[in-house]
Amino acid sequence: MAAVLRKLIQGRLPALAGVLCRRSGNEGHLFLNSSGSTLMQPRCGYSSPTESVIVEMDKATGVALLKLNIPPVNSLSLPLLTELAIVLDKLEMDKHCRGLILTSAVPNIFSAGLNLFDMMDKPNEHYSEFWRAVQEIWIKLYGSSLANIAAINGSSPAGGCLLALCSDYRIMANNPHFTIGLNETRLGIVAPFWFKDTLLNTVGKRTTEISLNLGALYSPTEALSLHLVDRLVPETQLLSAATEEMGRWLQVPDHARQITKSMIRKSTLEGLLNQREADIKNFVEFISRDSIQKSLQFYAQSLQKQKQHIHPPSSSCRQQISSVTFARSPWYSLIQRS
Ligand SMILES: CCCCC/C=C\C/C=C\CC/C=C/CC(=O)SCCNC(=O)CCNC(=O)[C@H](O)C(C)(C)COP(=O)(O)OP(=O)(O)OC[C@H]1O[C@@H](n2cnc3c(N)ncnc32)[C@H](O)[C@@H]1OP(=O)(O)O
Repeated sequence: MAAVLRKLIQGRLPALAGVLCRRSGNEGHLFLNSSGSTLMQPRCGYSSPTESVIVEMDKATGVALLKLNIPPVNSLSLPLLTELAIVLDKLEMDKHCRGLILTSAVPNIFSAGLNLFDMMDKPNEHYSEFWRAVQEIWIKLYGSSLANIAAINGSSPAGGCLLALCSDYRIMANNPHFTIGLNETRLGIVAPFWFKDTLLNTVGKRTTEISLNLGALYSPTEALSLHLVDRLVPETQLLSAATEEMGRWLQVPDHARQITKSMIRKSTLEGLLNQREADIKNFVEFISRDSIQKSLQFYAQSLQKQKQHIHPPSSSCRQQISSVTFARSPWYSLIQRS
């Protein structure tokens, strides 16, 4: 397949080859090295030593089921991001692997997004390393050559939503307690341009404007209506639906699907690849500001206080979920104090 890809890209799509060849710095994925050969190598297993990323490989179909497994909320910490990057590289480079289903082993939570504590009260070197790891995961997932389906089996705010947005297709469990969205502004922080672009490519400009400015978190039904997710199914059917959907994606010859995907995503990927260092610098400058640190501290504290003051939402009441979500914003804490 590498040879086919090389031929197609060099022979028929020279412009695309030029773009994809240049500056990946990433093994595998949709990127080629400067000679046009793939960087993929034959691989063996993908066990994650701490089991924080569980991979179940179906050798018959070539589909890997990847479960995030860091209770209580699968927050994306530096060690988890590092481990995930290794696993994704191994899958990408396994010539038998054609598809990836991303889900969570933690009940009711897909991922709580970036680990707040990696962005609080740390030296700039840590922020820099952390942000590089976040970039790396986005580049690997959004630029993956595998067919990639997210089976969203729980809440998925911020960076958790970003993980899902990197997939080719999103199926969410239809549970009104779950929410999904890029809620960064509610924490007093700003979704970087490549989070914004990933959302924009999925739901369009107007929805992106509203969602990002308000830091909106949506119920599964709302997310479906905005095309933030592609399908809802009962929780018990999530994995079978994802597996069935994967079958549809794998009916398409890999090289045709991969080249098509790269044509659609390459300019977005290049947006970051062209300025990774500047983006890291921006992040470090932004996150280390006193005002931003204060916002994050309020937010982290409000999450902990919810436990003491607010009961978990009752079975079918969406309104309550919205108020809990809002109550977790630092601005709400400020209003409460005044
Ligand atoms: C001017 C130029 C601008 C340039 C801009 C440049 C760069 C951009 C700058 C910054 C961008 C940074 C991007 C960040 C993206 C993110 O992902 S931020 C993280 C956002 N995440 C959230 O808001 C989710 C918060 N969590 C929740 O809403 C809930 O926890 C939940 C996921 C819905 C689960 O609820 P549940 O009731 O089941 O659990 P608890 O709330 O009780 O939580 C259990 C436990 O886990 C802790 N926790 C929750 N979330 C996180 C997290 N994200 N990180 C770390 N820890 C988390 C929570 O505190 C509890 O802890 P405990 O009390 O100690 O048990």
